[in-house]
Amino acid sequence: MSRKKTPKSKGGSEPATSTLPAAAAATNGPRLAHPRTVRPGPEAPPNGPPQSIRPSLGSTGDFYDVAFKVMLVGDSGVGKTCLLVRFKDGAFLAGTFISTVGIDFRNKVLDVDGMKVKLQIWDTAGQERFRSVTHAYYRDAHALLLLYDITNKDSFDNIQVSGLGGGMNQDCLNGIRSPSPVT
Ligand SMILES: Nc1nc2c(ncn2[C@@H]2O[C@H](COP(=O)(O)OP(=O)(O)OP(=O)(O)O)[C@@H](O)[C@H]2O)c(=O)[nH]1
Repeated sequence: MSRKKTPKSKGGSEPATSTLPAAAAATNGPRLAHPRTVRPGPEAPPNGPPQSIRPSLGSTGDFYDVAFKVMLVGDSGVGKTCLLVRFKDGAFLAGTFISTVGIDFRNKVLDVDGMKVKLQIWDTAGQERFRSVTHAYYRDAHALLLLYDITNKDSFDNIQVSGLGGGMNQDCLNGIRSPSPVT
């Protein structure tokens, strides 16, 4: 599904992002252009074990040894997109909150002990109306990052109720694969 962002008013408090198990600290900085609109396509890893070949990532000419699919999950406004942009580009999306529509992903290749690790990080829409769409992408994920806003207790409770405990359900959890060792 394509992803667009639509302006959305924020309400009173500014969220601060946290994740389970970890969060990247966000800092103020210039606002980048919004992540490109993409469709799940050829770059999306197929079902099955992490890729261990060295395909090109495209115009960047980067290569990788293993690839993992990571999902960012959480209520609307907890900072999923900001976390992703911060991690990928090193900048913080300050200013108007533009809610994600559908789903998007970005790739980042890290050097881990001399190995090129490609993370394909999926940014899901937090709004309830997109839940059925975004849940379909959990199935072949290697990791989920569960995000909540530390100033909004509901966003934490919703992870427990409609996330892991309820809406995401055991089917989704069963579908999450364990990373295979790199050969
Ligand atoms: N104070 C503070 N504000 C943040 C932080 N992270 C994100 N925000 C703000 O929170 C708002 C929402 O951030 P997004 O990253 O778009 O939220 P999202 O979880 O992707 O929301 P959806 O796309 O609707 O699912 C934006 O206005 C950000 O500037 C943070 O760590 N601290």
